[in-house]
Amino acid sequence: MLKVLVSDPISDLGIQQLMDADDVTVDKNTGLSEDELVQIIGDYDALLVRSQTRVTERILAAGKKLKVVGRAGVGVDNIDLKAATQRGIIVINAPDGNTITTCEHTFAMMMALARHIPQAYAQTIVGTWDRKSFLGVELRNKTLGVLGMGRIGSEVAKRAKAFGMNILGYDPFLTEERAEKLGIKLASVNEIIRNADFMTVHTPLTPETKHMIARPQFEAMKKGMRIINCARGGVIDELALVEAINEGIVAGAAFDVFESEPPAQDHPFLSHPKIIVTPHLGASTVEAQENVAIDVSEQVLHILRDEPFKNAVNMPPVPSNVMTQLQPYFSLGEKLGSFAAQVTNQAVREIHVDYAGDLSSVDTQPLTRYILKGVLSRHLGSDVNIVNSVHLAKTRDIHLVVSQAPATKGFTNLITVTLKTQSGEEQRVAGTLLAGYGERIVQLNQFPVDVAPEAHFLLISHNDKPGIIGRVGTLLGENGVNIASMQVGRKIVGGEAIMILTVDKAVPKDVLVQLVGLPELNTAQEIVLN
Ligand SMILES: NC(=O)C1=CN([C@@H]2O[C@H](COP(=O)(O)OP(=O)(O)OC[C@H]3O[C@@H](n4cnc5c(N)ncnc54)[C@H](O)[C@@H]3O)[C@@H](O)[C@H]2O)C=CC1
Ligand SMILES: O=C(O)CCC(=O)C(=O)O
Repeated sequence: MLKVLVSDPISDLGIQQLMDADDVTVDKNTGLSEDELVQIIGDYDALLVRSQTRVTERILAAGKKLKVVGRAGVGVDNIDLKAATQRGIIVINAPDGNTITTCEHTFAMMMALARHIPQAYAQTIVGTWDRKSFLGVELRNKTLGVLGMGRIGSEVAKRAKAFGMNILGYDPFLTEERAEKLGIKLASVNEIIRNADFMTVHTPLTPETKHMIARPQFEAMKKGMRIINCARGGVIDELALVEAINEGIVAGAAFDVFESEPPAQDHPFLSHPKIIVTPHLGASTVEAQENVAIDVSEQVLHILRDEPFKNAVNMPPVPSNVMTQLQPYFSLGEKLGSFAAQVTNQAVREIHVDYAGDLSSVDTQPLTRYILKGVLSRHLGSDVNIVNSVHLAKTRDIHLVVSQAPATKGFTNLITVTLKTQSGEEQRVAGTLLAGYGERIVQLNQFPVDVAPEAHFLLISHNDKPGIIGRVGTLLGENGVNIASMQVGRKIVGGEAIMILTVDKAVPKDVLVQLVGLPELNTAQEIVLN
């Protein structure tokens, strides 16, 4: 039974499909400390979190069975991605489900800021009828600067237009063309700082965005600007902002997020009359919490069941049509990698993967990960998977060369894996997916073969002499090893030849020794494909 731990409050409706799955048990255990999580995580195959649980290296290290960490939301800054990648743990998020909700919260904050709603409410409920202190401003005809024009930033811009605002947008990926389509003006950060009446940030927190609005930006800022942050604490320097408000540069600020959450009791934002705050509520609506939980549960189930999945944060994104095209090749690719690694007797220095035919015009990166997994698992075992296979190859200085070509030597698709060692040894194995027949290994070094990749192979190199096939068959029969299929390959009559046998079970070591003792037989090796 697969076990999933939900360690933050996540919508029950959203995780219903996980709870309904016959092969999964779900434990909800929220508010655990790091130590408590370290204690129990070893039992679980998947961990589901929101933003409260900090998924640290210690927790990941203790998660011996952990295959996936699912983040019900966008930001994954509470998860140690590097440690997860090194351990081959897939991290997925739910990037779309809370876009509108967070955009609407940004608007709620902008309007509350423009009209002093929280401050006025606080006075009104204690009996102070003060209609003078809370003079607001309209949004209409004001300039809104949006830093970060991704999912949320773009939705904010759309709605701001409906309020009659002029929008200046900055994003390293925003083109003039897209800005025009969105009906906004592409601007630099400096132009936004100098011209905006309201500014809202919608970037992740990265080394580049950390304190992107700090003292120098406040010094250059248009007087009276109002600032909203519903993205990540730290994009705006909090102390510099308080200074800028006190100096009259900034008219007010609305923050949903903090550099450290929850903020300390004496955090200057909490007592400042011109700063309004919410406790990271951007994504907190019934709809968004259901959406993100459904999205992430669905992907976690796929991952636990070894099915294709999307939204992996520590793997490059792959469009679903590409994934559908590649998926039938994953198992073949891994077997070819594993086969090649088992016939290579020295440390691999280079892995060449050549894709041909149908595979020549598709992004084959995910398939390459399976091939690398196959190659590396010979020595690294279950520590290697498709998340860390590229990383592990790099850390071992193994050079990967991938090529794609339309020609296929007669096959509609062909994958050739060549392993090169430091001493110049080269082992090549090629395979194809035959319509109606499935996976086939079609080349082994210089020998053309045609064999289905089964669990147990015997690979024999011999001289092409009469009688050898019979002698091998007799010896295996006498030792209770049943032959399922046999293929013989040779380049020239009477020359060097290979025999590939599929057998029904593992071949005992002493039988391999006896095989090598047969006349005209050079080597005998067992290959196991899982
Ligand atoms: N308050 C809350 O509860 C929530 C907060 N968020 C946060 O909101 C932020 C935005 O989320 P999405 O729009 O979904 O992400 P997104 O990935 O769609 O957009 C982020 C954009 O920021 C841009 N960007 C990166 N570096 C930049 C820079 N130096 N200057 C300007 N733009 C830069 C990126 O190019 C990207 O287009 C994220 O930090 C996310 O974690 C998201 C959901 C809820
Ligand atoms: O789970 C939450 O409420 C936080 C949402 C968030 O910040 C995100 O999705 O990036």
